[in-house]
Amino acid sequence: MQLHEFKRGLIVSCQAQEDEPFFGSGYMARMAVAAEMGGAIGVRVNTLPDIRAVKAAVSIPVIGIIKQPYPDCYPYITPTMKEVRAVAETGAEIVAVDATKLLKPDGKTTEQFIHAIKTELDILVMADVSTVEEGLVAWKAGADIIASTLNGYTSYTQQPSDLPIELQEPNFDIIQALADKISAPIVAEGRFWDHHNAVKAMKLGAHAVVIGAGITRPQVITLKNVTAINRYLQECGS
Ligand SMILES: CC(=O)N[C@H](C=O)[C@@H](O)[C@H](O)[C@H](O)COP(=O)(O)O
Repeated sequence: MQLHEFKRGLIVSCQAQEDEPFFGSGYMARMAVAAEMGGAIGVRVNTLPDIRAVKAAVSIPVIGIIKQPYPDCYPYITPTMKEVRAVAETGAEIVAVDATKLLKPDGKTTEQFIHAIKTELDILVMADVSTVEEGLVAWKAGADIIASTLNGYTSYTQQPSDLPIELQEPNFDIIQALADKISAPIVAEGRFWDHHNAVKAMKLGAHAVVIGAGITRPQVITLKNVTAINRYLQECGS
């Protein structure tokens, strides 16, 4: 896939961890089929079995990731060449990688990491960043697409809140700043919930928007609704 084929629109993140009720490649493949039926321009998928199952089930582009924790190291989204090569072998059109300023588990900087991918492999690279500065570094290093995925998740971008992070608002400022400074496609990702905040992000310059929990994590959708309803009940003393 060439970068000019990367359409504008909605990307659905189809991910479930082992402790979630919809964990399993079969479930994620069905989520991806539903996303394609609904008109999504791509899906984002974690783990090799899930990426393979989704690739077999849909024809829209797949953004593959491997969440791989390493001891004493923050970067966990496709953080080394080992995971990148494994994603590339599945035929995923795009690989998303950690592009924070933090050193990767093998000691590489983001620049070295992106150079290594673009030198060795013919795959589009989506740089998952948490700040505008990280976006600029990743873009200059050759990343094809810049995504706000990790904003609010690195220690230096976390915001104090009484809500769990998945229920917090997205950060629209970083979308606008990335779009103003970078001419690569910007993907708004992280706590975008529905078409209201997705369209707002696109008006600010996002090329595409990823919605994950808001579509594919029913327990989080339930929690969000329950939280709002319980807050109302508390306010009216019921
Ligand atoms: C921070 C991190 O690890 N984000 C992950 C990245 O792949 C996923 O857990 C998110 O679900 C995804 O980014 C979509 O975001 P949301 O589910 O908020 O729409």
